[in-house]
Amino acid sequence: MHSDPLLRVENLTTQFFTEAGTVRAVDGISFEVHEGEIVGLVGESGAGKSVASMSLMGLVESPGEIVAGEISYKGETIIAVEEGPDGQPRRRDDALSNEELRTRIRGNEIAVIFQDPMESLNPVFTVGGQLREFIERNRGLEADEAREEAIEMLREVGLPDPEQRYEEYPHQFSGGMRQRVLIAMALACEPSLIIADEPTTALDVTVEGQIIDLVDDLQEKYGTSVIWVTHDLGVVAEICDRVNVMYLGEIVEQAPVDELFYDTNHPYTNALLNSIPRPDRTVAQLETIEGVMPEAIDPPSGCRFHPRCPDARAVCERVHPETRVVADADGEPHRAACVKHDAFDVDYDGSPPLEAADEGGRSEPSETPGSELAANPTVDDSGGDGNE
Ligand SMILES: Nc1ncnc2c1ncn2[C@@H]1O[C@H](COP(=O)(O)OP(=O)(O)OP(=O)(O)O)[C@@H](O)[C@H]1O
Ligand code: NI
Repeated sequence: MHSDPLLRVENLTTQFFTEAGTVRAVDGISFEVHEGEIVGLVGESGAGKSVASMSLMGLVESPGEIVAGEISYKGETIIAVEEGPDGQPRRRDDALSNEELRTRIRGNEIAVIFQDPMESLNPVFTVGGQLREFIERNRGLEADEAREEAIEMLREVGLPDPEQRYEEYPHQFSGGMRQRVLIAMALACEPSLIIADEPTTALDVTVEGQIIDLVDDLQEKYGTSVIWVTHDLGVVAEICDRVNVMYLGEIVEQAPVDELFYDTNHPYTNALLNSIPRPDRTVAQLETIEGVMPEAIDPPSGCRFHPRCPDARAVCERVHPETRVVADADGEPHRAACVKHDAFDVDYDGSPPLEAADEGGRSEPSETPGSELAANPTVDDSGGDGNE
C-alpha cells in the first residue's frame, strides 16, 4: 500500500434537496482504492452506498448534488467541489466537466455493474448485439471484430455456447447468466476500476457464489480494482481486501478485511457481524440489528448510531465522532468513528450509560437476545424495512 492509490475519495458529500428537507445521503466520506484491490462498501439499506457509488462516476441526478469533496483517479482530479462566492457549491476549475467524465472516465476507466441486469439490458435486442454495439462504440472496433470480441467476452465470463447465446434475448437468460453478461460488458472496455453495486443480491446463494468466484478470478487475471457494494458482511469476508462500513451516510469503520473481523472496533460493525447467519446457530438465535436506521434527512445528534448502540453513553449523544485511527493493522491504519476508543479524548469511561441497564450494568448482547438494541425507546421502528 505504498503506491499512490488508483482512486482517492476525500470528504465526499452528496445531498438531495427534497420538499421534506435536505437528505444527507453521503456525508463526508473518505477512502482509497489501490490498484488490484477489492474494496467493500457495506451497510444497511439506506446507508448511502449507492449514492456514493453514483457520485464517484458523476452520475448523481437532480435533486441530488455533490456539495463537497474531491475525487482523484490515477492522480488526476476528476471531481472536486468548492464553495463559490455566493456560498453555493460549485465545480472547481481543475475538475473534469460532465462531458469529460462521460467520454473519458465512465465505461472506459470506471465501469459499473448494477443489481438488476434487466435495467441495463434492452429486452428487444439480442444480448450479443448489445454487447457488440457497446464494444464498437467504446473501443472503436469494426462490427465483425466487435462481434468476435463480444463472443470472446461471453466465453470469458463462463457462458456456455457463447456463439449460440450471442443470438438470444435477455429474457432467455437466467438471472445469473444476465449478471454474467453485465460483467462481460463492464470488462469489455478494460476498465481499471469496476463498481459492483449489490450485483448478487437478487441471485440465489449458489449462483451468488459462482458470480463472486467469477469476479474474483477475473479481477486476478486483469488486475482490475473493484468496489463491491453490499449489505452482506459474509460476502465481504469472501471477496474483499479492505472494507468501509457505512452508517447513515458516514464511514464508521475502515480496515483491512481480516482486521475488521478479528479486531472489530465499531459497535455497528459488531452488530452487523452478529447478524450474519452462521451454520452453528439457528435462525432464532440470530441477532439482527434492532430498530430501523433513522432517516438521513434528520440524523440523530452526536454519534448517529447511538440510539441503537449497546455501548452508548451520554457523551455519544453530544459528540459526533469523525473516523480516527484506533489501531494499527500491520502498518495500515484501522479507523473507527466511536468515542469509546482512546484516540477520542472525551472521557467516555466517565460518562454515564445512556439508559440504566437492567440489573445494573450492560449485558452482553447474547444474554438478552433481541432486546439490547431495541431497549432504547427513541428508536423509531414505524417505517422502512427494519429486518436487515
Ligand atoms: N433520488 C433521491 N431523492 C431523495 N433521496 C434519495 C434519492 N436517492 C437516494 N436517496 C436517499 O439517500 C439515502 C442513501 O440511499 P442509497 O440508495 O445510497 O442507500 P444504499 O446504502 O445504497 O441502500 P440499499 O442497500 O437499499 O441499496 C437514503 O436515505 C435514500 O432515501
Ligand atoms: Ni444501494
